[in-house]
Amino acid sequence: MEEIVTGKQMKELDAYTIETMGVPSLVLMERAGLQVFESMKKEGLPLSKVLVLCGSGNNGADGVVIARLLFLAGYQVHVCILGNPEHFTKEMKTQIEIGRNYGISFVKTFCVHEYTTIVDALLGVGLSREVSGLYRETIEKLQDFSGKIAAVDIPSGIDADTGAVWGCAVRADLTVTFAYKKAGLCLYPGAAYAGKLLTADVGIYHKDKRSPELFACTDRELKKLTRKPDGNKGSFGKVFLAAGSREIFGAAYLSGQAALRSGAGMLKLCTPKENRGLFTCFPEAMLALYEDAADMENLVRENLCWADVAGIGPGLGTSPQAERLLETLLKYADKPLVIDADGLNLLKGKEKLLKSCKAPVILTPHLGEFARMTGISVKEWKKNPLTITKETAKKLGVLLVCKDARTIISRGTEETCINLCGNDGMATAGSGDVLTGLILGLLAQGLSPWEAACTGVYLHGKAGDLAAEKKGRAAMLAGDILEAAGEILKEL
Ligand SMILES: NC(=O)C1=CN([C@@H]2O[C@H](COP(=O)(O)OP(=O)(O)OC[C@H]3O[C@@H](n4cnc5c(N)ncnc54)[C@H](OP(=O)(O)O)[C@@H]3O)[C@@H](O)[C@H]2O)[C@@H](O)CC1
Ligand SMILES: [K+]
Repeated sequence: MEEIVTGKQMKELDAYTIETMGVPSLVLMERAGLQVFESMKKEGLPLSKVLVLCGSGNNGADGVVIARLLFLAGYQVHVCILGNPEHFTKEMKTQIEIGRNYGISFVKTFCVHEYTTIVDALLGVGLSREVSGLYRETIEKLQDFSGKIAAVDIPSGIDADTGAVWGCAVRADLTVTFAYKKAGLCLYPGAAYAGKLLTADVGIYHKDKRSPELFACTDRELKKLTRKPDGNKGSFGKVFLAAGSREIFGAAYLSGQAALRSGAGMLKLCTPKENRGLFTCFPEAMLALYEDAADMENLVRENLCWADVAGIGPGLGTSPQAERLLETLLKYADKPLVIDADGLNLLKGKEKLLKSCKAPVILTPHLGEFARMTGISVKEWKKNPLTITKETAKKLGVLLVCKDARTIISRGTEETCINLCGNDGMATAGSGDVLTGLILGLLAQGLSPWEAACTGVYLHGKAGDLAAEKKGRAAMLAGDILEAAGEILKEL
């Protein structure tokens, strides 16, 4: 996993490295500047004439280091420092003095069109208020700039914790962030303002590494998924999935396929009897068919005895039978239960039943479903996704997967997972059904609900990226994500 930090946590880590470990602040800064300089070259930014815009804090001081390194490498570079000299940090004063000794050009005014690349070192994690005055004017001038912009640590104007824009912000082509990704670079709109995001090691260190509060999954989590050579279809887990309705068949198909593709041993689909004929194209699935007057209690209890994990929702509809299925599952489930789609729509008003469920419950709403379920609007969620997801998970006593461009996963504890892969091509019918199936498949193979949710979302995102590579973001279908998930697992 990859740790993600807030601005405050980053400042604490900086301070620990400097004060407790004894690494001079200027050493960290030199490494930071060098990393940006090297990344700008490696990423092919046009460096024939560079303007470095610096603020009064240490982000600005990093900028002066970058200007010196560019100058020493023979590039034409100008430095423009904004901000009150009385507020310059001591590192900033030192860097200006060093820069002057080297003979770097400091300019007071500039015309953006003269430059091929601009380095944004105005504001870093120390941004503390709405951007106004000269900072704002300068950032607004960059809107007409046709060259490339490299942001130091974080695009100026972006809140390091929430990704919100403080009045205005720099739109970068490249952001080189130090030591850890900042939460504001992972959440939108900050993620969009960052452009290509690189994380650079500058030597930040903490002796007593605690488990991260916010993290993203990486391939390392996927590589932990192993098959036992002596396993059998029973030991790889049995999935019971209530999905599909008279009108909808595809969702059950996609979700069920995904459960098997992610490695579950057996799948039983619980669906209306009328669908029997449709499932002839899915011979791997067993069927538990029900009719209008079915004895849901017996059906559910019998299958819960058989299964290792249960899911409900994809294409389920909101008929009285569907509602009874959900209620009965909540009443009797003693194994992990994943609720998605119509299952979530039917949850409204059943909070008590949900709370009394003996099984660990995973809810996978997209933001529309989340809003219907909780009464919290999409707009409100987007303002504070980490806290709202955590608080809702805690309140409902569930593990919550809030699906969005950056899916957030929380079980109400201090620990939150944010997913950094995937793309807008995944906003396509059936994509969520595939995710439900993947999580079910991983649960069936023995992953804990937390591991299955975080890893499942990551696998889904990776599969989406592979599908986009093959088919294009507009043309890709949920079925392509499903296929790609299998390929990703094969490669690993
Ligand atoms: N040694 C280290 O610790 C390392 C730190 N590193 C680097 O330091 C950065 C953090 O530096 P930092 O803490 O000095 O904060 P920074 O982001 O420069 O901003 C503070 C300044 O901005 C000002 N200001 C704030 N809001 C404003 C606004 N809206 N509009 C206008 N001004 C505003 C505020 O002014 P004041 O409030 O004093 O008027 C203050 O002067 C970090 O992102 C990384 O790049 C790396 O080199 C690695 C080693
Ligand atoms: K910056």
